[in-house]
Amino acid sequence: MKRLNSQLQHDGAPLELVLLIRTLLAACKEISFRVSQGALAGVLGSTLSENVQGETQKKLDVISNQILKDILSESGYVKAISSEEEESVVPCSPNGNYLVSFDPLDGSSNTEINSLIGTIFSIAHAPQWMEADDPSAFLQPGTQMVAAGYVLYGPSTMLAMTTGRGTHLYTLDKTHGGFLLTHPNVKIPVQTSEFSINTSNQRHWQEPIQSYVSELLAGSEGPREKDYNMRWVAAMVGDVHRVLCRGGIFMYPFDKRNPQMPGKLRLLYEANPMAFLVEQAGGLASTGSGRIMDVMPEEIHQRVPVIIGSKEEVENCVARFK
Ligand SMILES: O=P(O)(O)OC[C@H]1O[C@](O)(COP(=O)(O)O)[C@@H](O)[C@@H]1O
Ligand SMILES: [Mg+2]
Ligand SMILES: [Mg+2]
Repeated sequence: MKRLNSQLQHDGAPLELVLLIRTLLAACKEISFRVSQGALAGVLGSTLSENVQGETQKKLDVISNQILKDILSESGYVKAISSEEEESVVPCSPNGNYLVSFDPLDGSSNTEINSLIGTIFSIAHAPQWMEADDPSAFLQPGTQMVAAGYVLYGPSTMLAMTTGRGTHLYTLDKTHGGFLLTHPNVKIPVQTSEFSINTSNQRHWQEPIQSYVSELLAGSEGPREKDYNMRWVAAMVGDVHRVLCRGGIFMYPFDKRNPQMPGKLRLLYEANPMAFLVEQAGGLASTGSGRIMDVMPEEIHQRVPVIIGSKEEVENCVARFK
């Protein structure tokens, strides 16, 4: 089976980017080990603090963030990082050529139930003009990403990666510590009969999502003339992984409860990397009013509505916003 290095080279990734990705994945392997030790390593449960988004931090949020931050900032490849768990941009090496954004632990409420969690990341070039502590360099649309992916800490530890030449899935071989290419060039089926949305928020959705989901729920007796199934992992990383593996549509739409908050998921380190992976696998990723990767961020923790997955299903949903 092909190793990660040779696939990255095959896809034309420059050497420094390959070295950066390997460094980042060394951090993820360390997180994978801590996660697998669970209660034995004392890593479960909450801390007494909140992050910048006002969410209670889990111990694993803090530990994963620290592992990634330490390894990336010492690597020499990274000029600055932005993280869900850091209020501001973290300056790293003044001569680093890359910017890395990450959600160190996605789905952290799943840690208590030994369910799916993961690390989501995106990588862009650091502009020459930027000072290492300048957040404005992170305010580039997702189309500027040079690589993106996630590491899923599940029954096996898996990596989904793209450098813009297709999306590949790798499995961590824990006997020798390498990521092996197990699912090259994944393609999301254009049609699906599986959807994913937190229906407890239904009363807060806008009309387009209300009408779309009610048609899916009507099943074979409704206008779609087929039955749909529903899945919700409560971790975007797990839901998008399922979409990459067998298709589906995943939505975290705008919620009328807080008009200042355009959705729950964060653009830089959740929506954009997943959009890049899904588009490279033949799917679509939309906010409802446009392509996620075209959104120009105004701040590093910006949120966006997310409608992502099988092409024809995303098109059907998004058509209602016009
Ligand atoms: O089930 P809920 O509460 O609607 O939220 C689930 C969503 O929240 C998130 O867990 C947010 O991620 P974090 O755990 O990184 O804060 C998404 O991954 C997921 O899709
Ligand atoms: Mg998250
Ligand atoms: Mg998180």
